[in-house]
Amino acid sequence: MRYYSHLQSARQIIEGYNGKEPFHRYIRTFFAQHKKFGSRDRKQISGLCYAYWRLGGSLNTLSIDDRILAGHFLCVNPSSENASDPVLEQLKPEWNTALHLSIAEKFTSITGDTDAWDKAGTAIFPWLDQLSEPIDPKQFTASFFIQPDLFLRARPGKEKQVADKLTKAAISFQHIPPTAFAMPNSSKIDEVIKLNTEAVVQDLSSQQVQELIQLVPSTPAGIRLWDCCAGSGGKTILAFDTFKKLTITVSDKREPILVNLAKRFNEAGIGQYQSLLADMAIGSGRNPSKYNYDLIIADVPCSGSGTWGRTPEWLHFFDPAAIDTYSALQKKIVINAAPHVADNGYFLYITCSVFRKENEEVVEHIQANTGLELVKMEVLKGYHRKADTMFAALFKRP
Ligand SMILES: C[S@@+](CC[C@H](N)C(=O)[O-])C[C@H]1O[C@@H](n2cnc3c(N)ncnc32)[C@H](O)[C@@H]1O
Repeated sequence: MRYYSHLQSARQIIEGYNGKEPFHRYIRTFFAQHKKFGSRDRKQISGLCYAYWRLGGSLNTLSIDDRILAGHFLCVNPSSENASDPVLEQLKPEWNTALHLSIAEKFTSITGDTDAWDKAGTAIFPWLDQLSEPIDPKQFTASFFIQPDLFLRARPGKEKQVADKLTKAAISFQHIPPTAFAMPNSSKIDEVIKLNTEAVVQDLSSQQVQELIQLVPSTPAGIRLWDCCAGSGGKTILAFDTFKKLTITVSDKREPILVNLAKRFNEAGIGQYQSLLADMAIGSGRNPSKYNYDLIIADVPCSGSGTWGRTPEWLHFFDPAAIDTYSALQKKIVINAAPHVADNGYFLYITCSVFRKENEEVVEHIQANTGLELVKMEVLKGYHRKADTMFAALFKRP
């Protein structure tokens, strides 16, 4: 009975959501307004909703209840063959005995069609033909049925401290040397780790951007860095942890995010930096210096499609016209930022998008219009390791 009522609540929430705000915020408000749900109920109901979003447009001939349960069935990934799931045991016993099957076999048991999984790709993610080339469409689509992990990056010299604290708090984790720690997404780390001081929350692929930053040679005078879409400063902290000597300028279009950045930098031990409000789409704002930076990081606004394993509601609500809008904005930003790269300086372009138009196409635009030369570009695939997928390209001014 309890599980049926969870299913009903999940249906009510899904039907009331219109994609205008992030789903995690919507469901939080819903639970705040409906106090009858305890924390276990909330977790269960929210899990059912997310399982439904993970289907995208697939299995759309089923009723909404059956789609919620099908999404749940596809997401349950038991370690043993005779595992049982309480929700399915009660509401779909025929799927409960098939939990150990592969995703393709599960699609067949749901539909009776042996080709159902092969046909499901574009229903789940309708824009597979627009992916950056190195991305494997099949693996990428399958990854939507797996909740990504939470990742920490230990600050320099804090690896042991972080591992010890996680162990003491009985949080199960995997250390991915040298500095990454993976753990279930629901892990409560705020009271265990001094965030930003001992470790930063940073996706594994985002941490991997450091490999490109390390290609930038340090100079005796120190690297002059400008993070021109700084957000809350994650990439600057990564650069700060990479170079011995750094002069930092950060800018963003939004003032509140720079306030947030200031708090984070304080916790991260970054005391001296210049912070500017600048809309890079209309020029470089108040930042007058030209040819001045040894490294400019442009971690640009984007579709975020490489992170939709965490926000699968986008599979339902994304307007593909946004790809062109983002691509045009990204091209403006890079054209306005690039002239500030010093001779022999570097430019690092980053997105968390999987779309060619936001990735390779912008790289071609930079090559054609800025005089910068491509050093290395990489799709940082996260879909096979419970992480986000990102794109990074490093350029040099010859
Ligand atoms: C992907 S986020 C940056 C994340 C950040 N680098 C980090 O690692 O924490 C992109 C940022 O670009 C900013 N932004 C969006 N449009 C912009 C514009 N026209 N000019 C400058 N910044 C912009 C957004 O406010 C957002 O903070």
